[in-house]
Amino acid sequence: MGTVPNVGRERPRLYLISPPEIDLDTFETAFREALAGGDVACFQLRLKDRPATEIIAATKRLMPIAEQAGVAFLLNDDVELARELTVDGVHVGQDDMPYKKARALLGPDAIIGVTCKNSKHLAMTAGEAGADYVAFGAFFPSTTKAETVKADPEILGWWSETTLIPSVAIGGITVENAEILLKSGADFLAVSSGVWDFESGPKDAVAAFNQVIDKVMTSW
Ligand SMILES: Cc1ncc(COP(=O)(O)OP(=O)(O)O)c(N)n1
Ligand SMILES: Cc1ncsc1CCOP(=O)(O)O
Ligand SMILES: [Mg+2]
Repeated sequence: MGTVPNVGRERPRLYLISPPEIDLDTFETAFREALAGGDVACFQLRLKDRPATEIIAATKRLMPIAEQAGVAFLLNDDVELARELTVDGVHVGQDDMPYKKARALLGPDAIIGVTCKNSKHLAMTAGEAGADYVAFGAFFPSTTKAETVKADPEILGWWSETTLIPSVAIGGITVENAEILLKSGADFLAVSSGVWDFESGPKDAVAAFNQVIDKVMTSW
């Protein structure tokens, strides 16, 4: 099993998701700024419906930056490409390659996370199969992904009492609405537009998310 950098339910951490389309030069700058803003555990390259050549070019440019900052680099959807590019891990949804097949292809050390929407059953299945994290969402309306299932923060509390496998909360998360998810038991906040579209830039966004995390931690 891969090691998600938050096992043991310590301080919740940020998990950055790329926009679905990027200009690589512009995004490289934004990515460097975000990583300069504070603690980030993971980055997922989520380029939707883009040619493999573009995903390969982005991985080759961005993965060394993530590595330098100690941030795990995951690919969305494409397990074969993840293997070819030797990234740290992959995120698979319910319509993507099944977890077990992904694990067989990537081996024991890869981080593999699974979308579980708002389903306790999907989470139990993924957890029992060996997923390194389960992702619940969308907790809030998202401008990044059109079709989502509405998730209830209660599922994060249930999961944290049921198992030690980390949970990732996703979907429309902003500095303003993150607190409820942290208080409910999220181990990671997966955020796209809440960072890249933050008014004063991605560096300030990452700093602000970390402040919210610290505030919730000190009030526990
Ligand atoms: C961390 C994380 N959680 C959920 C998703 C959504 O995955 P999926 O349901 O396969 O949808 P797409 O992202 O592929 O559109 C994710 N990517 N990352
Ligand atoms: C990939 C994904 N899965 C559920 S919502 C979502 C999009 C996350 O992006 P944002 O943080 O901008 O809502
Ligand atoms: Mg997917």
